[in-house]
Amino acid sequence: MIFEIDNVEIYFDHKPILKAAYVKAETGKVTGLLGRNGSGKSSLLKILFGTLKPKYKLLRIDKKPILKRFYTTERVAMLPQFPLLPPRIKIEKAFDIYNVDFGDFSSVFLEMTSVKHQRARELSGGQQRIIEIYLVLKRNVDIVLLDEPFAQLSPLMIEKFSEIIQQEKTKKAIIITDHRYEAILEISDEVYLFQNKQTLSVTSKNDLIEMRYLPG
Ligand SMILES: Nc1ncnc2c1ncn2[C@@H]1O[C@H](COP(=O)(O)OP(=O)(O)OP(=O)(O)O)[C@@H](O)[C@H]1O
Repeated sequence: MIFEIDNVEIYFDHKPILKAAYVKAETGKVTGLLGRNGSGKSSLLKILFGTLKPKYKLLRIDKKPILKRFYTTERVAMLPQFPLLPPRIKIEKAFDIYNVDFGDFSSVFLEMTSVKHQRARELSGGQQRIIEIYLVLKRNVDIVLLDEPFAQLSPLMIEKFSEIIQQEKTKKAIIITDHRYEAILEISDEVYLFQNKQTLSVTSKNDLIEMRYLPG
């Protein structure tokens, strides 16, 4: 399945943020988004998900336009930058709602076996984020959007999630944005740099230096 979001144009208070941005994602591939703070990465993910209305965009799946808000199709899951779990929800209930198996989770995250009967607010910020990323990644959808999943994670957790991302991409398309550019370059099959309100395809760290995203 090929997902394309094309001609994305959005303004906030008459100020252009994106003009003619384009991103492609594909089943079996991870698409990485890089860009400076405020370059429009989260906005593009929200536009794709359907919770932010741009001036213009065209979303296509296998070349066919999708006109309704994408999240209403239940084919997409998104991890936003803000916390996803309601503070009072019991962790086992969250797994039920997402239709994800807690046993599989605790066999990978052994140190979190005991959280099953706790409420989200009783866990650390990082522990909540681990559960949120896992639930969104494992959800039975065609495409997963991850907005800064690594921000609160220790290096070991980033490594674990990189492996889970590689497993999950065999069944779905994954779009990920994060400021840990080395992790993004490593796990992504395709990378776009958000710059000058556009999206540019990049393949290496050298491209990022040439495009002045990284210091030379
Ligand atoms: N609801 C909003 N109202 C006004 N301006 C907004 C709104 N949402 C985003 N913006 C502006 O749009 C620009 C792009 O924001 P966005 O969150 O998409 O960037 P980003 O690339 O994800 O940044 P970061 O890496 O810092 O998370 C920023 O200048 C931001 O201030």
